[in-house]
Amino acid sequence: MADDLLIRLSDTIASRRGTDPAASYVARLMSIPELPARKLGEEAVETVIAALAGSDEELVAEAADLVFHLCVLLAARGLHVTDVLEELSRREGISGIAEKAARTPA
Ligand SMILES: N=c1c2ncn([C@@H]3O[C@H](COP(=O)(O)OP(=O)(O)OP(=O)(O)O)[C@@H](O)[C@H]3O)c2ncn1[C@@H]1O[C@H](COP(=O)(O)O)[C@@H](O)[C@H]1O
Repeated sequence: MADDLLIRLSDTIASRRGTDPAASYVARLMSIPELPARKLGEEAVETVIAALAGSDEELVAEAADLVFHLCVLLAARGLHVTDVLEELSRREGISGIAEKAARTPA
């Protein structure tokens, strides 16, 4: 299942914390405090470019990079993708339009 894969990936990422940056790309990203956020920003831009001008294959590849780097950013803060999944679960079934209307004064 896709959810299981994301959880496994996030577990692997968390396990890389404090390990040898020469042996792990994730450890290298987490060894420099601002790097996960910088990389996520780069991947977001590359995803937008692929969405506007790339093939479906390029968009899927960039989106995968984006999700991976988001998981790394969360792990660098001691968070896990399950924290995000729980928040999405809390929102399940609540329309964005209804939610916005509820917090916007008429
Ligand atoms: N899913 C991924 C994954 N997706 C993308 N990437 C890497 O993310 C990088 C993407 O960066 P760019 O597109 O900017 O390419 P780049 O020019 O090579 O990167 P930079 O030199 O600019 O940093 C590439 O090096 C990819 O290999 C990933 N690296 C690791 N994983 C997973 O993370 C696990 C742990 O990885 P390690 O910590 O390296 O063992 C792996 O087993 C995989 O499951």
